[in-house]
Amino acid sequence: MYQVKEAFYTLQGEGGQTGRPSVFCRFSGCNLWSGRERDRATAACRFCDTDFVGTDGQNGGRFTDAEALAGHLAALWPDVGGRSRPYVVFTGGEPLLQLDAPLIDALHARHFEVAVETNGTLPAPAGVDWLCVSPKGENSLIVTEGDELKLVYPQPDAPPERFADLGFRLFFLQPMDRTPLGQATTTVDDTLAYCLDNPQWRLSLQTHKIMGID
Ligand SMILES: C[S@@+](CC[C@H](N)C(=O)[O-])C[C@H]1O[C@@H](n2cnc3c(N)ncnc32)[C@H](O)[C@@H]1O
Ligand SMILES: Nc1nc2[nH]cc(C(=O)O)c2c(=O)[nH]1
Ligand code: SF4
Ligand SMILES: [Mg+2]
Repeated sequence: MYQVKEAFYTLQGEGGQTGRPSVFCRFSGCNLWSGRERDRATAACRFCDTDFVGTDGQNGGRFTDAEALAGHLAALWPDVGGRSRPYVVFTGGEPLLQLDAPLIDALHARHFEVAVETNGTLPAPAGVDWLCVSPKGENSLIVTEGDELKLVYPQPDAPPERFADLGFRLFFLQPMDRTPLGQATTTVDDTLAYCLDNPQWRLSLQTHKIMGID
């Protein structure tokens, strides 16, 4: 049984695949926060910008098996020809609580490339085509290699230097959006200054928020 908060077709807003048309599947639940505001201050991840509780969002629901969920997601891809490979991004919540090899296989069978956005604290199933790891504070990383490491910045308990030697192809800093914390939206100044001083790191802006889309 898979529990999905919401699913939608949009552009990938962040990281190395920014601008790519994508089906997003947001799984319910996370291992670092309950998702309840009253627990935020004591959670292992405290700056989350996402509602991942329940299955009541657009195209959300409970799916009994991989075929059912893969078919549901594939139906969100526009039915046109062309050269593009369909692309699905599993996020959450924490997708590695639910994503498994049968679901990846079922999407590959429908010709999808499969991307994942994870906090990196749980093992990843085989077959992921684009793996994005976004470390959270002092929580220990299990996934130490992949396509991109995308660190929300600044996190005093997760400085970029701790991750700079890991096995990722691309390294991004993404300015922390503080509006979920009831604070003024971040300026990107500190983040871009770090990138200019440490050119291994690239800037990732949350472009979907700039555009006002999902
Ligand atoms: C909501 S998380 C879900 C996936 C996974 N649990 C994770 O943390 O990577 C999706 C992406 O949003 C980023 N994110 C969450 N809250 C943010 C915030 N307040 N500002 C900037 N990025 C944020 C995460 O670091 C992650 O890269
Ligand atoms: N457009 C868009 N791009 C995204 N990239 C990562 C997202 C996420 O919440 O995981 C996200 C999201 O929620 N929307
Ligand atoms: S790990 Fe990801 S989904 Fe979980 S609370 Fe943190 S940002 Fe949100
Ligand atoms: Mg998001």
